[in-house]
Amino acid sequence: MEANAGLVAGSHRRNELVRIRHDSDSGSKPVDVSGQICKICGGVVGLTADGDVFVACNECAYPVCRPCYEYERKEGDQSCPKCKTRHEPIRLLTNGQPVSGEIPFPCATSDYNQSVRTNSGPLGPNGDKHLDPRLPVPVRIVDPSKDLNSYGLGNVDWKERVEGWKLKQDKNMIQVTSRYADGKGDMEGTGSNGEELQMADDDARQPLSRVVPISSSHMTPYRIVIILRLIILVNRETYLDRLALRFDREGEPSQLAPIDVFVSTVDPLKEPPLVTANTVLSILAVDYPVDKVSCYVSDDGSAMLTFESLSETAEFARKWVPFCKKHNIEPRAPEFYFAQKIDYLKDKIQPSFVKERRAMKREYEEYKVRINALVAKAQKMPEEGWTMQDGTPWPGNNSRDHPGMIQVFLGHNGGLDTDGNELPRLVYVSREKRPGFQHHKKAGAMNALIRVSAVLTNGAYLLNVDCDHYFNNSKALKEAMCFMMDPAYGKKTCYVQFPQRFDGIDNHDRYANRNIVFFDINLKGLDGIQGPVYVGTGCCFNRKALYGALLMSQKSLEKRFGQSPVFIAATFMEQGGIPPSTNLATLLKEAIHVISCGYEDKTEWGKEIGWIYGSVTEDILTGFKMHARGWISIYCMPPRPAFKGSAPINLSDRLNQVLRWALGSIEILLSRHCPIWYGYNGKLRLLERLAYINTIVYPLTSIPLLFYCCLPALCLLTGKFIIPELSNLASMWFILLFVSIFTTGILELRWSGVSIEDWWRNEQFWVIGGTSAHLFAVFQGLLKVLAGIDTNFTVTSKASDDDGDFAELYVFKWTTLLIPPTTVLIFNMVGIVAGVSHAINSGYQSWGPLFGKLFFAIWVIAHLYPFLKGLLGRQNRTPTIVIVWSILLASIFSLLWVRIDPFTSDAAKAASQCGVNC
Ligand SMILES: O=c1ccn([C@@H]2O[C@H](COP(=O)(O)OP(=O)(O)O[C@H]3O[C@H](CO)[C@@H](O)[C@H](O)[C@H]3O)[C@@H](O)[C@H]2O)c(=O)[nH]1
Ligand SMILES: [Mn+2]
Ligand SMILES: [Zn+2]
Ligand SMILES: [Zn+2]
Repeated sequence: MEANAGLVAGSHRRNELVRIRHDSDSGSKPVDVSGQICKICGGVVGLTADGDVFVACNECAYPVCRPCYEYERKEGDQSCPKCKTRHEPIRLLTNGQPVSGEIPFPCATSDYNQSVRTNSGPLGPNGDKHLDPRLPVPVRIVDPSKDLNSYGLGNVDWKERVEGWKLKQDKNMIQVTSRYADGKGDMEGTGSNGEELQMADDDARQPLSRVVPISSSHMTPYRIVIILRLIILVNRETYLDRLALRFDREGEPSQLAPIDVFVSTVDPLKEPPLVTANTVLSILAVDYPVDKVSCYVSDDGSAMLTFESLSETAEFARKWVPFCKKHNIEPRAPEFYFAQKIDYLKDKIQPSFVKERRAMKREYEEYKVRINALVAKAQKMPEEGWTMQDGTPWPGNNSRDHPGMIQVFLGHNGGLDTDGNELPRLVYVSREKRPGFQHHKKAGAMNALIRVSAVLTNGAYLLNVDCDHYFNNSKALKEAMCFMMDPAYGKKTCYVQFPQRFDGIDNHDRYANRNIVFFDINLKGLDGIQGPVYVGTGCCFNRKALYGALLMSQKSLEKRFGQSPVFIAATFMEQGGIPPSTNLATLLKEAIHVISCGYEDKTEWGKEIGWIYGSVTEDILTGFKMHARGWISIYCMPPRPAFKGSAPINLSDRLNQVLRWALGSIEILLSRHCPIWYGYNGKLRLLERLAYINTIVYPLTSIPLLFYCCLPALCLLTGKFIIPELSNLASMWFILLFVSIFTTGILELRWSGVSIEDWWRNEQFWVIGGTSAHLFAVFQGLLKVLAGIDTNFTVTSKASDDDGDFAELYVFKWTTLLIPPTTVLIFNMVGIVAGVSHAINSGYQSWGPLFGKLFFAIWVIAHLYPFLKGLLGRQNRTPTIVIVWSILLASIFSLLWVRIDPFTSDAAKAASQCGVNC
């Protein structure tokens, strides 16, 4: 620094323009402003490199921290949030020294000093501030447009500098894109490393994410319309650059926390190995230090196919991962990456990349051929069961009776990638299964993985995905760490949930598979209370939150966690990780022990800790348990969706999925963990509880819904009306109710950004699910409680082939779930026909009331329309719905024809009319 003194001063020169000295060495009482809170993000305003309080606005000294100030200046509305003075654009000086956050607008007003005084201590005799002897030049506030001497700063040197600065500013208009350019400029120009570090230190105190409020013009009317939904709605924004600056600096060992990623799979026929493989590849290629990521694949089907394809995948990852990282591609699941179209003209693509991409694509095709060969081979099990490549029988031949199996691929001692770099560890786990032992479906599998991973790698955080949910955004782990490693959020956050997004859904999303309303309205809204519910996939957990409270004696530790000293020791590792010297073979032995089927006996697994048992929607239950302990959760929606999965797109599969969810809710409703009566210790927020109650009682609404759907038809058939007589007052109330529901809906759509079509699909599917799956769930749930009949977890099939014409949408499978909605549909159609024919027969005056009744019947049919389409299938692409409507209309017209039959005499007509009506 000394050697370059001149340049150091040069860099200080910039600082002087903004520095407001926080004078602790003055005689009178200093005001401590070091802890000043930023009015934008709520973080500490912090100091400049020289230890002064950072001031963003010279006009009003409104407290804003540097990151917020820079954000506002670069991407925000470029003015002071309080006095609206415009911030100067970001420019570079001629000598390459960037002018960034440290120079706000070079202006000052006379009342400025006053506002400064309150902030930063007393001023000197001339109204000038006390000077800090440690500084090379005194501190002052300068308006270059005014005579400098009028500020009592008769310093020629100063004046020159300002003039010079002005000149340079006019000449140079190079935009600085990031604040790191600033730091580097300093390093090259002045070598002032100390200053740079200090700036980095400042950043270390900044939050890693911020809440982005929704504009009040969108929110206020919404809140007014519906008091119950008075929720503090929020958006969030993460700062990956700050995360990197704090924990992952270039050239230093990364300080990011280790994370274990879990993938669950059970049935390789419904969940094709290629789908799982793509998920695994996207995890192995994730943008995170390789030694801090481990991928665990749980195979609940103990399928050799899954094992062998994972082995192939590990091999392919050695080529795939370096390719992804070198070219920084997205997404890093090859199937989806290669399905993307590249615009070679537009996307400034280098020829070398084009070549490598093509070569990689070929490699992937070859890999796919190998996987498909494995799948073909696995179609029919030989009589003696499967045999592994080394000739020994596959231990998992009986998926209900087999030992625990673990295989470690890649990682520290495994193969390197083709560039010679290490790869994340990949572990195959199939927990032990024996007859007579409850295995608790997915929740059981997840708990086994918690223990295996604690023994082998012990990541401080866990992230779990379904086998079909690949990382669509390679920075997803870092996004999660922006909350988990945040000084403010980290300690109280149990998980960060990402929204579920889907591929391969038909354009109109006929069966509301995207669940947009749930993800973009419900979960987003909950983020403003105590956090979103856990939805089972795409969720990053704080490992500690899964362990419950930790302060207890050794004996009770064993009672809680089971008899594994290695596992118990691991629970004490605050930052995760395992002692470096431990021998893998010993650990593997312990890992086999913790996945044995009797391990959880008389422990708290599934009752108090880990994934909670007792419901096929283990996710809701698990999240609820954490919220009831007072943890908060976070909803993170990065602009590029973090995860993407597949959804069942044919009607029957979709209904079965909804049935499972509804059944899971009923199971919770009738269990000890029911949010209506569980957890009154004051830690679960009231509105959060309300939301949980809503997520578990909804299947019950199917009963009134069914009645409501039948009423219009009933009215039409009997000639009676729902409302006895439409008095003016009654219709007023009715219209008011309708309008208020409608307004809430519209306002909700405004803040959530959900489209009308998505909303309408959701409404339709609510009725379809309500009259089928929800109804069945209520009865099955009661059966479970009363007769002890266990529920099973029917996995949805994940399509692997990309035919693209949505053939899957039209697949028709018979299920009893189809009966009630079909009945309701036919009932209403018959009602319409009967009603119209009745009106035809009863003359002019009966048409008025008829329209009222018809409206309700058509309203029901409109809701069930996608269901009807699903029932009718594709049938050679003829819009079959037209046929149905033609039949309907045909019958109406034929009745009409009968009525005005020109051949019947007037007398006969009168007689028949009388006959109908009397
Ligand atoms: O005994 C079992 C049953 C299922 N699974 C896994 O559970 C996941 C979810 O199954 P899926 O058929 O895809 O169900 P979805 O309805 O699509 O899943 C949603 O709903 C489930 C709760 O019903 C959650 O567990 C899921 O995470 C969530 O994505 C899959 O990875 C399965 O392999 C197991 O590991 N073991
Ligand atoms: Mn799924
Ligand atoms: Zn201001
Ligand atoms: Zn701030």
